[in-house]
Amino acid sequence: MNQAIVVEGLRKKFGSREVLHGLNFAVERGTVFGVIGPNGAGKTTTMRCLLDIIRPSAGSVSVLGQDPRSAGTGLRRRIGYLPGELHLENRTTGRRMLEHFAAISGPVEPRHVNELAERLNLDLDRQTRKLSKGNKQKLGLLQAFMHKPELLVLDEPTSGLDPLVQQVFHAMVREAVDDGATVFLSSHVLSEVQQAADAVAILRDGEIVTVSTVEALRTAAVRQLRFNSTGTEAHDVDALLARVPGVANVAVRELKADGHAAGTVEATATLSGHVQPLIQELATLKLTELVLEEPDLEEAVLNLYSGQSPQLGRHAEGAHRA
Ligand SMILES: Nc1ncnc2c1ncn2[C@@H]1O[C@H](COP(=O)(O)OP(=O)(O)OP(=O)(O)O)[C@@H](O)[C@H]1O
Repeated sequence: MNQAIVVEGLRKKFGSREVLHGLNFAVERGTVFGVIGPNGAGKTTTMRCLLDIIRPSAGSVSVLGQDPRSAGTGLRRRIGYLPGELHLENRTTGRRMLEHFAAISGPVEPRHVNELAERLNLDLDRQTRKLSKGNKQKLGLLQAFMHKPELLVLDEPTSGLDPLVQQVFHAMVREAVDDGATVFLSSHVLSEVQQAADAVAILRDGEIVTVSTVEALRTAAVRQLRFNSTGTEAHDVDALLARVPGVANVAVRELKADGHAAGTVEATATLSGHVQPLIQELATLKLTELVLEEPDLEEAVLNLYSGQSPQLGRHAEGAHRA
């Protein structure tokens, strides 16, 4: 069995309202699989079905080769789960809370808990009610990772974490995968999933729009580009940008305002696809400013929807679509 999760035809209704409309996907063992989608897309609901916190209305779910509905606590111990909203008992310390969780999910090496707390810069002896949002999230991560589970199910794991701690988290994910674990995580931030995941499912309104490799998604994503250069004519910059594959929506103008050197040109454009050809062309200019923004998730998803990216189509077919 080389798949940690297999989901087939998963439907979930709350009352008469169906929020998952027949999801199909599989997660290979030893990989990081990200689910991205806007608020309300169904990410948390999917995770809760995997953990048997809620039951599917139709379809089948297999987790580590077992049906979570009948597998019981034995399966639960093999999973580390970070819920989207962690409910903490207020009148206790982080350490006491982890001891309580360890009694359920154990065995846990105390040394490992201390190491993780140190890496995350988390004081385990503080009352949980006094912890900031970020520190609560660290505690949630610690309880998910501490028993070295085979499968980590992490709902918005970097929410509330500062960039340094996010780096620690990404390192923890890599180490878990190096040890053979599988990671299933959700986010609504594309860049975050790009950093962590091998494959990505895009979920929208309870349906999977696509399952794609991160590389394919990066290629489909559209970035905003803006730069200033000196010593060039506007029409030369225009011609230069026209040579770069994936560049569109070009606007070039000469800046005559105060504070700009004579002959300063400002250009804005969008870029889809690889950045290397653009960088090569820009290297021939004398740049005074350059901004290449993070690719926009919505744009990437819309491209996928409308099939505007033939390159992506090829990649997506190569990805493991269940
Ligand atoms: N217990 C529930 N009862 C009724 N509706 C629910 C329940 N849980 C979730 N929903 C609805 O199901 C839909 C999917 O919610 P879900 O929390 O799975 O989305 P999400 O992708 O995790 O969003 P977010 O990023 O905001 O956490 C939403 O419309 C939500 O209102």
